Amino acid sequence: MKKIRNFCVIAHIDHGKSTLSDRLLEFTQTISERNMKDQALDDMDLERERGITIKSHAIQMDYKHLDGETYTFNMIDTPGHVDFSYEVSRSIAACEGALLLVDASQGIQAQTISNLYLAIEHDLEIIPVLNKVDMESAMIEEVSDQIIDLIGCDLEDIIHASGKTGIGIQDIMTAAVERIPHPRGDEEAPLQALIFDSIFNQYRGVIAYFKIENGSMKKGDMVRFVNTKMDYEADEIGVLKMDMIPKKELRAGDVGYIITGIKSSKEIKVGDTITQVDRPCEKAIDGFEDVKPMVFAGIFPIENEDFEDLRDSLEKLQLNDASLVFEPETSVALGFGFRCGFLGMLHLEIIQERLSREFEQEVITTIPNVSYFAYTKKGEKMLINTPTDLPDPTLLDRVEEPYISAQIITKPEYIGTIMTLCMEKRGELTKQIYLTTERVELSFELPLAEIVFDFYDKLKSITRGYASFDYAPKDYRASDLVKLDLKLNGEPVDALSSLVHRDKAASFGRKICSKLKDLLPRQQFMIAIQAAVGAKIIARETISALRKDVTAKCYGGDITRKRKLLEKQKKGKKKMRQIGSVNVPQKAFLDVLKLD
Ligand SMILES: Nc1nc2c(ncn2[C@@H]2O[C@H](COP(=O)(O)OP(=O)(O)OP(=O)(O)O)[C@@H](O)[C@H]2O)c(=O)[nH]1
Repeated sequence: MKKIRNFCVIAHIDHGKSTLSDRLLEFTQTISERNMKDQALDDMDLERERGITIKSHAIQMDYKHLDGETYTFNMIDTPGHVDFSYEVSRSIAACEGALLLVDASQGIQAQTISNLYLAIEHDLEIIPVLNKVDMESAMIEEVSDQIIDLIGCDLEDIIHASGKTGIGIQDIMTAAVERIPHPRGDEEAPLQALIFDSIFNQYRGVIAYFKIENGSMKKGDMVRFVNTKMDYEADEIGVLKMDMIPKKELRAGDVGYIITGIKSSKEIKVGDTITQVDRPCEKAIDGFEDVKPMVFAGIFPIENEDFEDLRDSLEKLQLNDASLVFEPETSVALGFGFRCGFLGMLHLEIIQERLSREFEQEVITTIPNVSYFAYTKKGEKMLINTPTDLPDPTLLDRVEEPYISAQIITKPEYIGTIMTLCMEKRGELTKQIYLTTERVELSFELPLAEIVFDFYDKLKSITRGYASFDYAPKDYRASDLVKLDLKLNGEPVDALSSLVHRDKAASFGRKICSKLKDLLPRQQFMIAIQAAVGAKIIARETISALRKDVTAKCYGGDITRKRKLLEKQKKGKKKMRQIGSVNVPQKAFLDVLKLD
């Protein structure tokens, strides 16, 4: 155990975690030069395409230290985006130390601070790393001062590194050995292993990743999952290198995986404790805090008959994404589906993408909203996760909406534009602190509903990227909210209804109608798009009729070409949903919110 070091790599988004992790993997020859590719740990196509880490990735490396001794490092690369911070918090539970990376050209940003706090809460040893020092725009002294101020370390504690040129890799290795404490479990005690992640494998069933706090686990042991109270045989256990490497035994301090032949995702829960059946531990390890979804949206299959398959896919996806929550719901327009909770819009987008890529489930996502509390005149309090649940206005006393406190770190020249944006979003400035002459931290209180959709994108564009943003839930406050309904040819589409502030209903309604006008294909009849509050129509657009003959342009006798075009058209239809008489493309449901 004295030769084990468990640590995670944490940072603000794009500060270079994945690139630096690549260098560490190379240095320890965990991955051969031949197999090396950029962002080696980001194994999802989606991560590589977008250049962001979505999942935490655990990997074991063997490192021969300068003193000749070999150490085992279990390193976890974590995502930087705020929507995936639940991944970070779970990874931290499997570690004794954290490399805190700060981009030398960007300095401390909002998620640097929030991820650092997560690590401090769990008593991890923090190793500050000033990264990307090769860049011309690196501000070594200034950012070092920021780091010293933030974590109260000495200048000598900060390691200078570059994932690009490889500077500092040896220093990081040395610091990991010398500064991060080894795990402190009791190998002789009854087994206690914390499940921090899991994944569904088509051939092998559920694979759970764990860290052993106490005791040991052998292949073939009968193990018990404490919370679900289920017993299984440990068919295979092992460690996580670039592939899974089976082992006969794992001991306290080790990070590894277990395969028990569980096929149903319901039988396993991230945060559960594994123990031995003949010698159970007295109590479970404290699991993780329940995730608090920020945004809710309905997810519906394009074809109603795919409902059960969709449930199965969501359950499997949930194994690998513990921050996804869902329950069945029905919509008049879309039939049976699920109301899902997400940590933010990027999370929602990623789930939709993963359902399509990993499970071949094409789905329709309804207009996302946050959850509200409605109080009736009779004094009842109701949680409203979908606009259709809102009681009739005549029965309503008031509606309360969630507020967040937000931190924005930026350059002083952008204070004005950021203030304007936040006011527009019904926000209130609560604090303004100069961290240095060049960096200012603004604190706002804002309604969550105003920031979930396009706030982050707008903030980035008005500050040319020089602003970082982080938020945490604050409280619920009474607000003048109305239900905005959308109608296609007079037919209300519940999936497109939303709750909005009364002052914004008209402009929001107009924007949605005009956006839908662009997104809906012309059909053989006229389509009226209307937005209404109660019986009052507040916006309207019309799409004129069109007879669309896709084969018109292939005159002549090329029948195969004609057939291909017709098939293509049929496929296009599959991604459409019929609402009343109108075909609505899948994309329209999400894109309707991308209001410029
Ligand atoms: N010059 C320079 N560029 C770097 C260095 N490390 C990373 N980059 C670049 O910075 C960008 C972000 O790097 P990533 O390693 O993907 O960042 P990340 O922190 O893993 O990003 P997320 O996991 O999505 O939060 C990429 O374009 C890298 O090529 C470095 O040391 N020097």
